[in-house]
Amino acid sequence: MSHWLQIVVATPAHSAIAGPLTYRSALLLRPGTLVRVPFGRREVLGVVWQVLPDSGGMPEASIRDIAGVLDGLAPLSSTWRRLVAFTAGYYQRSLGEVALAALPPQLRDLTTLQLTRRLKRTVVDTSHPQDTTDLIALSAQQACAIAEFDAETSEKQRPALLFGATGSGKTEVYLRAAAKVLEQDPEAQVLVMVPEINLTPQLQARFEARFAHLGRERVVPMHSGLTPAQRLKGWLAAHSGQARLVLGTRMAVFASMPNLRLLVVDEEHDPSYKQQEGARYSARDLAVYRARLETRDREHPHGACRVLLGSATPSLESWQATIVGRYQRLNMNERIGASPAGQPGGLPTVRRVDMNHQPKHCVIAPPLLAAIGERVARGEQSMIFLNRRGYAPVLACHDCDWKSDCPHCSAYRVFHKIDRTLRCHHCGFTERVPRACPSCGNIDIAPVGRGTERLEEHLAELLANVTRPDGGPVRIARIDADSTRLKGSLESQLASVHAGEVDVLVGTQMIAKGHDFRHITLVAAINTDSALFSSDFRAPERLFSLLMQAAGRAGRDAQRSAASEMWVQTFHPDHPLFEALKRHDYPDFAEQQLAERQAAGLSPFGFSALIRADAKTQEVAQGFLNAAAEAAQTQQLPGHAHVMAYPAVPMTIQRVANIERAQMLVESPSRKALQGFLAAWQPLLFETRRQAEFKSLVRWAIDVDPIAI
Ligand SMILES: Nc1ncnc2c1ncn2[C@@H]1O[C@H](COP(=O)(O)OP(=O)(O)OP(=O)(O)O)[C@@H](O)[C@H]1O
Ligand SMILES: [Zn+2]
Repeated sequence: MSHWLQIVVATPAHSAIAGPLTYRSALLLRPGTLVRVPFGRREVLGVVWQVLPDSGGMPEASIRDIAGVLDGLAPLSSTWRRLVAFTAGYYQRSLGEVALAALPPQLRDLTTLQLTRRLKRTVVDTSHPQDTTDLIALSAQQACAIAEFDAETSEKQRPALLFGATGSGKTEVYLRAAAKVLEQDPEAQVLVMVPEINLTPQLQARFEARFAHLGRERVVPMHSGLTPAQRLKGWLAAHSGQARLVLGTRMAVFASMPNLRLLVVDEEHDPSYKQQEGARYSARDLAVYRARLETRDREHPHGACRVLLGSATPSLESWQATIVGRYQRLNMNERIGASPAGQPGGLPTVRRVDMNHQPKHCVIAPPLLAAIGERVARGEQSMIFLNRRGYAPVLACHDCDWKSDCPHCSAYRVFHKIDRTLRCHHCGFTERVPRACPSCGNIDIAPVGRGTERLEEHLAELLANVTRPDGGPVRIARIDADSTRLKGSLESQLASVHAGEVDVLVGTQMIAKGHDFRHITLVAAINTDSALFSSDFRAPERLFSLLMQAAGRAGRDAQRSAASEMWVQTFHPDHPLFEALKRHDYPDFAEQQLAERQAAGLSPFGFSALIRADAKTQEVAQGFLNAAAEAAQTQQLPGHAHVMAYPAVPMTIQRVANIERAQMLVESPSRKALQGFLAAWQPLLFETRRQAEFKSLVRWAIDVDPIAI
């Protein structure tokens, strides 16, 4: 007997095939079963989506048979399928693309036999009861946060936002919440997400140590830094229920976990939770959605699943949700060990340096330099933060005004002194630095501005006369994307900071977030003003959180927190953003920002999407967007009365690798109206794309809830 199945396979992003395909099978398979099916001339991995009552009117002879079943694997749950279907619908991508991208790549390549062999390698359970004596005693605020989180369990199951100052011990709260769930039910699973796992090797070690008693390989990592084999192994462990805790980056939100009971999203405000290509999903938003699906799943009932978001500087979306009561807010405003005598909450004193009153062209103001010198002499560490890598952002000729632009992008190439190259940070185009100005021959071409590489060099000169307590010279180190290119180099550089082998650490945002540095007592941000006047309405939010996070690296050891400082160099010391920073007053900052956004109808009070188009010329890129918008207007798409589509404009970096880029902003006060409009608009965008005049269009994509405009 034949059964007719709808099966989802990976389809090229913009092909005509968007939905599942129909196949025949001799066996009746359950939805969620992984299969191999013929697709064109290849055989590919597919997921059974639905069982059909009949061949649906298609000539039966035209329907192909499935090639095989991955029968060692349990079917993917209905919650998982619903999450994937929601993601595809909400972010306007095809089901096949989202479903298959959510599975480990190696699963696509393995034969059924290879897979069976993998599955046979079982893990020996070496669990023994946990020795609770070595657990640290919770602070009063931690205990209170946990009690409130638990108290919610009985009622509405709202998502919770742990609003905890830097160093207030949020990780311990996550650990306790996870431990409780895992103890109460021997099958329960927990998913913990972090923005960039490579930045926090510390965290993985802490989770592994805490749950070692559950047995070997019960805590598994899930992120793009793993080998394909490691990824498959972790995925299988989660899917089979063997892994009790998955610690991963945004991709882990799609982990198949049949008994998921708790999702934790650490640093929930972090932009890296938003995927920037393919389906541009927000893993934080999907985590909240998934918890709701898991709780309500009738096919796989396993009790409530909660979500715990955490941050010292929550996204304004999550913060607003706590104000209106959609989310539960848990407060921890004090650092571990904060003494009432010190700064409020044990946080560092913020010092603003008015650069209008400093010597002209000085990079580090004299009082800041003196303060760093004193710290070095006392054997303490300082950290200087500059969000720009390389030696100088541009090389210029002062005679003829030549600048090191990238021939392929509308951007300057950055000067890297270490290998004497000019590198484009957008397209990667790299050349040796010319001996003389390529335009007029002047040999006096000079770097303009400053990146971390130059700052490091400059600091060595400025601090040449400072000595450490042992009489030795100051030790300066730099951590950024350039210094950590080699595998393992970030880990070893961080280890040397932790070991106290560095006196002054220079770096980009890589060092500002998440690290539990114990010996840093001074943090300085030397050049942040440009973000104050950005055209992107989220720039102040990003700057504020980055500075709060950076400040959070100073004085984490309670013994030294009283004398810890955060310095900010600025030409606008009275800006309200810095006033709020000085008081470590996130709620006040959020209030200012939310008031502005409400007045302007911006997120979280309004909803938006960007349609991006790339082409050989701006004319075609913009023309395509405008034509598609016109078609939408003419056809009066659902929701159009509540949707505003602005004219197409060039993107801020207009040209990258010789491709012109344009975008169109679409806004609506109603999420539902925007969703309805976008769904109806998609076919029109495909249709417009096929018109002869837009033949040279390279690609287009929709970004729903964009995080940068
Ligand atoms: N109850 C406690 N008693 C003693 N030390 C604690 C306690 N809870 C946490 N700590 C320690 O306090 C330090 C800060 O904790 P943690 O790294 O979790 O802070 P955080 O809130 O995540 O901060 P950030 O937002 O800056 O990452 C860690 O070294 C942690 O081991
Ligand atoms: Zn370039």
